[in-house]
Amino acid sequence: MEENPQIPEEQSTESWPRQAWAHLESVRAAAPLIQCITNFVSMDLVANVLLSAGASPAMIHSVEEIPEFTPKIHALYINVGTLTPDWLPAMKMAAEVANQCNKPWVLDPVAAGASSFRLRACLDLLKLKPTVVRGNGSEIMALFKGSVDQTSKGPDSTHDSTGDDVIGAAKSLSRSTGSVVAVSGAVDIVTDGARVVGSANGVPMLQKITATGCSVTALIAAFVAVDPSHPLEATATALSIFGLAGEVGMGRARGPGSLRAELIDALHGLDRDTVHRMVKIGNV
Ligand SMILES: Nc1ncnc2c1ncn2[C@@H]1O[C@H](COP(=O)(O)OP(=O)(O)OP(=O)(O)O)[C@@H](O)[C@H]1O
Ligand SMILES: Cc1ncsc1CCO
Ligand SMILES: [Mg+2]
Repeated sequence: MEENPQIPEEQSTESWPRQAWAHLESVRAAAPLIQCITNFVSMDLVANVLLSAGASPAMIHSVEEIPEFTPKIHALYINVGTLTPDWLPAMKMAAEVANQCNKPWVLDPVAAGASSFRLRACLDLLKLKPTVVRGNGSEIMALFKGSVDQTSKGPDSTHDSTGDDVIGAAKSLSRSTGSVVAVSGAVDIVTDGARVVGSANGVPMLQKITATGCSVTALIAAFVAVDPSHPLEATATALSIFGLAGEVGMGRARGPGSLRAELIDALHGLDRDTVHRMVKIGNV
């Protein structure tokens, strides 16, 4: 992979569309290798979203392979969506190897509040210092509270990402873990504990396609892979580019099934002019 592009701090609030294009171009140019330990439902969409963005996905999750393979990756993605006890050692081992090798890694805490087993696993993974955690409002609230959510709807959210309680929880979780925390929703929120930015791209029908959340977290891993020293910026631009692909795809779709295909096509075809005109990221 080429040297990482160094995007100056002072650009960070002025030119989000330019940063988004720079990150997408870097992913296309560098084709970062993203190791994905993700749920069975999401594997196909995650791999296709990464490929259409220009990254190289590898669904490699056995403890026999991690010590040899993980040192070669550019970023690691861990998603607990269909977690069973036999998967956890591989997730922890991969996160530890990524840390030892200074590779960024990103956590998707699917349905974190659904059960005590899942919550404990997510909290244990958080202790391994993910670069970024991306969940929906309910998942981030469950991690912040550290308690099972009695009203959990599993992988779906019952919380708005822009509520004061959710933004406060995301900031606090970021400060206590050192991870950038992102909350998806109508406006995606990204915080490093001090700054809070929002991405307003996206269409509501993305929620009607399973694993779009899983896929945008994988895209975050690809963007962080090419700009590891700016995880907040890479996370915000990944969320925005994915949402923008949803907007472009929606113009050609007839429902969730065709949107799934159009989203992949739109991400593959996004051009500089569209990104510069349509990326909507700002301070919250
Ligand atoms: N109301 C909305 N309007 C526009 N875009 C939305 C809305 N809600 C979610 N999105 C977008 O849909 C995508 C998936 O986010 P969502 O919050 O549904 O993730 P999730 O619940 O983790 O999904 P999953 O677990 O099924 O993968 C993100 O790109 C997000 O920005
Ligand atoms: C539906 C579903 N159940 C566990 S993981 C998953 C994919 C969306 O998160
Ligand atoms: Mg999810």
